[in-house]
Amino acid sequence: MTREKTELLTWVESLLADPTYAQDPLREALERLYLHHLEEKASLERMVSISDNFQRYAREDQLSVRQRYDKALQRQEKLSRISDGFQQLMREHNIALKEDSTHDPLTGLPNRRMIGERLERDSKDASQRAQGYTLAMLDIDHFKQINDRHGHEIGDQVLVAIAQIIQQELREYDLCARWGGEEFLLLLANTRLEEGRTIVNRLRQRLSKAPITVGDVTLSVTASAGLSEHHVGEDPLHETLLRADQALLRAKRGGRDRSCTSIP
Ligand SMILES: Nc1nc2c(ncn2[C@@H]2O[C@H](COP(=O)(O)OP(=O)(O)OP(=O)(O)O)[C@@H](O)[C@H]2O)c(=O)[nH]1
Repeated sequence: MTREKTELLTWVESLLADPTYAQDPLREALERLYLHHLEEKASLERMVSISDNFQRYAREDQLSVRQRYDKALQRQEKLSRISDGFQQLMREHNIALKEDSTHDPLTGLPNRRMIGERLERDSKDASQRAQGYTLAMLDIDHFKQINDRHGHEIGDQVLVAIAQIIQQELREYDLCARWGGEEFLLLLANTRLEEGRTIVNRLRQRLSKAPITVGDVTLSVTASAGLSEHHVGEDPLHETLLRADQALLRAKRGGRDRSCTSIP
């Protein structure tokens, strides 16, 4: 309210309070006008207060919408983090499952299943078929004696060391699987029988020369091998492998520590 208005109201109030004007005919009109003014003023103040409240509520409402939005966003981000973590876990779990189902847990080498799948896949692939390959079944000689002398746990570690030596000796496109026990199946890719025999004999020499140390035990092993070259149209897992097995049997019967090739 301006200073002028305040002064006017104070003046009117003092006139109405002054008994000198009690009987004045204008007093009643002045009083009514004054009361009317007070009502108008009160009504205006109520409207201003309602408007202020409304604006405050609107501001608070807007703020809470913003807060709700921020919270929802945070929840969403948290959910996506959990979901990402879960998916990563599933991926790792699947990789581990695949690894378990295709690899030997002791040596980490591919297992029978994996090399079987590879052989089947290669026999369906025209370019792989054209290249040809040789299979070699390698069996450690008198492995039972190692277990008997040093215990099964040392025997396990010797198998791990043998697997490492085989992997070091092979070319990166060859495959070595633990076929079972102390038997390893080698797939020598793009390799004719005689070349395969040279590779396997070099590997056997390395095995017999390199001392394997496990704990306090140092030993070396000899191995026997049977090799067969895959013929076009032949079932690798039955026919080629059977010929390699028969060649291995001849190597064992012939006195061990040698390789034999299959009779075509
Ligand atoms: N430590 C250990 N030994 C195994 C494992 N798998 C098979 N063997 C052992 O390998 C030995 C294989 O024995 P045999 O089949 O008689 O063959 P070998 O003593 O190697 O004799 P030849 O093959 O005839 O030269 C057995 O004593 C098995 O217990 C294994 O995972 N760990």
